[in-house]
Amino acid sequence: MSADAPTTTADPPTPGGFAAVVVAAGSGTRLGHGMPKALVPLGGRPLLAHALEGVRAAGVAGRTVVTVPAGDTELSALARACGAEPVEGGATRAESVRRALAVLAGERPAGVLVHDAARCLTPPAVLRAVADRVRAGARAVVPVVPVVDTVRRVDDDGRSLGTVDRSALRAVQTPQGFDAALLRAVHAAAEAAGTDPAAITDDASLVEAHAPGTPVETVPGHEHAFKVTRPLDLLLAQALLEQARDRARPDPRGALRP
Ligand SMILES: Nc1ccn([C@@H]2O[C@H](COP(=O)(O)OP(=O)(O)OP(=O)(O)O)[C@@H](O)[C@H]2O)c(=O)n1
Ligand SMILES: C[C@](O)(CO)[C@H](O)COP(=O)(O)O
Repeated sequence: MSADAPTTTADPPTPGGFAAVVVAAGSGTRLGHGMPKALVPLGGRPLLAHALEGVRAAGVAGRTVVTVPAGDTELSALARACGAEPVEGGATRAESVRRALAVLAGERPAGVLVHDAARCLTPPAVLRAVADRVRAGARAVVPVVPVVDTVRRVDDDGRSLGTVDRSALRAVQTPQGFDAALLRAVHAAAEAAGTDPAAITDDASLVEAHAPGTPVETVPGHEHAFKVTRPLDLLLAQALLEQARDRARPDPRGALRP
């Protein structure tokens, strides 16, 4: 399926401005729950429900397309119940994004936000900050956070090659925001170039590879926008959710907890 379907000026503008692509077709191998990661419960609801709630709360996306694993019915039903459009994802994240972009062919959104369902607790303010930057004219925007560990390069045998200066390094989160035509074009270019989709770890890297000279801008990410990848991440997400629920619960004396 090509992400490069033509869009004409006769196509209607997307209601709500942006289109959101929420990729949720991964298997969750590293989490090890024996079910697609987006279905794994967090505080009694699947990860995908939390992610879509964040998108809805941000209030920037008129259309939301969700990639789901092949053969899935449960995540599709959940996506529909949340007002989103499910589409079968691909074998890799990049192929999933392409399939979602194909659903949006013919749309002229103000921008496209590509978001990981696995970053299910991303604050809506991060989505808005990315969208605002695209609205202000940026063509590619990524939220980033500082790298907190000392980083060391090693060779194939694990021998140390030295410490990397981390002051200029940032860890990349989602949502990543794009001019829609640019995003379609760089995915199409990667496909045409025969780039291994498994080697494409995010969408902004395609801009650097296939639209050289186009700046990729950054905005501050958030520590709550971490990706639920391994079991420890799920524990952290559960703790954050419980903390948020405790804070929202009125205490017996009638005052809100600090
Ligand atoms: N074929 C794929 C692979 C990943 N994703 C989505 O891309 C995001 C980032 O992927 P990751 O967290 O690495 O998820 P998994 O691929 O499920 O993880 P694992 O490698 O542990 O199986 C996730 O929201 C995931 O659902 C997707 O839509 N389609
Ligand atoms: C897109 C991403 O979440 C940005 O940090 C990340 O690159 C996804 O990588 P994964 O290996 O597919 O989890």
